[in-house]
Amino acid sequence: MDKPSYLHRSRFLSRTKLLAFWTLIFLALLLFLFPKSPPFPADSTRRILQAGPLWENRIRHSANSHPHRVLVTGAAGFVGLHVSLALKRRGDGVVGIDNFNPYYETSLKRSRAALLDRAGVFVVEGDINDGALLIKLFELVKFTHVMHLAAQAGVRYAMRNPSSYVQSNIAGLVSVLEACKSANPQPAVVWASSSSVYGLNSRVPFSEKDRTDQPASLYAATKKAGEEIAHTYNHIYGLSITGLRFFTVYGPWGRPDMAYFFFTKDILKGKTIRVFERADQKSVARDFTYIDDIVKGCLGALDTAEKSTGSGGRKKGKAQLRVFNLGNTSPVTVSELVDNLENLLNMKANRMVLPMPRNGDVPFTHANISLAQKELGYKPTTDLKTGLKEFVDWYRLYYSNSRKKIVL
Ligand SMILES: O=C(O)[C@H]1O[C@H](OP(=O)(O)OP(=O)(O)OC[C@H]2O[C@@H](n3ccc(=O)[nH]c3=O)[C@H](O)[C@@H]2O)[C@H](O)[C@@H](O)[C@H]1O
Repeated sequence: MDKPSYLHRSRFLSRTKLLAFWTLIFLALLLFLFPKSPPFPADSTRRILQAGPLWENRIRHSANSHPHRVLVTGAAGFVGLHVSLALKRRGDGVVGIDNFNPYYETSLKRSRAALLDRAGVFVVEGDINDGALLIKLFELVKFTHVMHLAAQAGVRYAMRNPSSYVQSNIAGLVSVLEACKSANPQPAVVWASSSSVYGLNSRVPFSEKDRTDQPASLYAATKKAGEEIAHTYNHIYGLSITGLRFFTVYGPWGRPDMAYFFFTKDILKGKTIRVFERADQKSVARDFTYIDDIVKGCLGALDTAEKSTGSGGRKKGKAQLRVFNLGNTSPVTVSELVDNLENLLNMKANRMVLPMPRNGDVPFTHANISLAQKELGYKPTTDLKTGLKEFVDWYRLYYSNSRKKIVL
């Protein structure tokens, strides 16, 4: 027998209600699990909203209206500090940006930023991957140059934290170049590549003409990728780009993850240091380059950089694309480095000689600098002994005053 029609209707209604109820639950769950993402990273939204006119004024004031207005990324880093100070000292407008990441002691980065602050350089705390923040900085200041020094450094750490290299050295570089290509006017870009791109090459000294397709570490591979990315942005958007291949830079305010730095610390503490040797039992060697020489090379690159040809994301003509070695041209073995430190510290090191581990190291580096000499007027003048003395003097002062603020 057929059921009455009102029964059909009420069953239909209760099914509809049930369906509506579960749909609502489902939607609520979706919203809970996948909240709508903001148009740019939440951090940057917060930063820009919190920033306000005082923050904007500090940025404008730091850049000032000098003919050169330079954005220095990684300004609280080792090379970033020295380059920013040198630019400011000679009268350029400088704004820094740094994310103060904890790869090594952040207190050292904070001390560097404090030093910059006293010199009149404002360091924005932010990430180069934060596109909205970069756009904001370019709105506030018409930068003529970007000195891109922010990076994930260190060849051995790449095995422990590979993604940090991709994040900083590839994604970060693209983020910076994106901001530069969209800026109007486009700035000229000078950025830090690395001697490590020569990888396992055996012909020395390393020349810019040599192959760079056999990197020994992920760090080196990301720097090599950076050089290719630079080519692309130069080709498509008319950005003027200069890459600088730094050779094991050392000196005061240096990086605690580098051998000369932690050897000093460990020798003073009486701890054993590991000195790597090659398969042929020779000590590994580096073309150690003093920071003041590197700074001169950076400024030379900036001063000879031609203007970008594009504007607002459009190429208007061919632009300059360069790469230079910035080394010292006189490699020193690691055991000689340790001899020098022993003399300067007046202490014997407890050396443990070990075969070089296969974790990204290369047996030697040696720069041919004739191109930089010719084009940038680059001429390193500091030998390892002299430079290490400057470092050791700074080290003693800094760590004996570690709780106080000191000046260079
Ligand atoms: O030119 C670069 O582009 C790179 O330079 C730097 O790398 P490297 O030249 O490898 O410097 P660094 O680690 O100080 O080792 C120095 C020497 O000590 C040896 N070394 C190292 C550690 C150890 O425990 N024992 C040892 O003998 C080691 O075998 C090596 O021979 C930067 O860190 C890097 O970020 C990048 O900028």
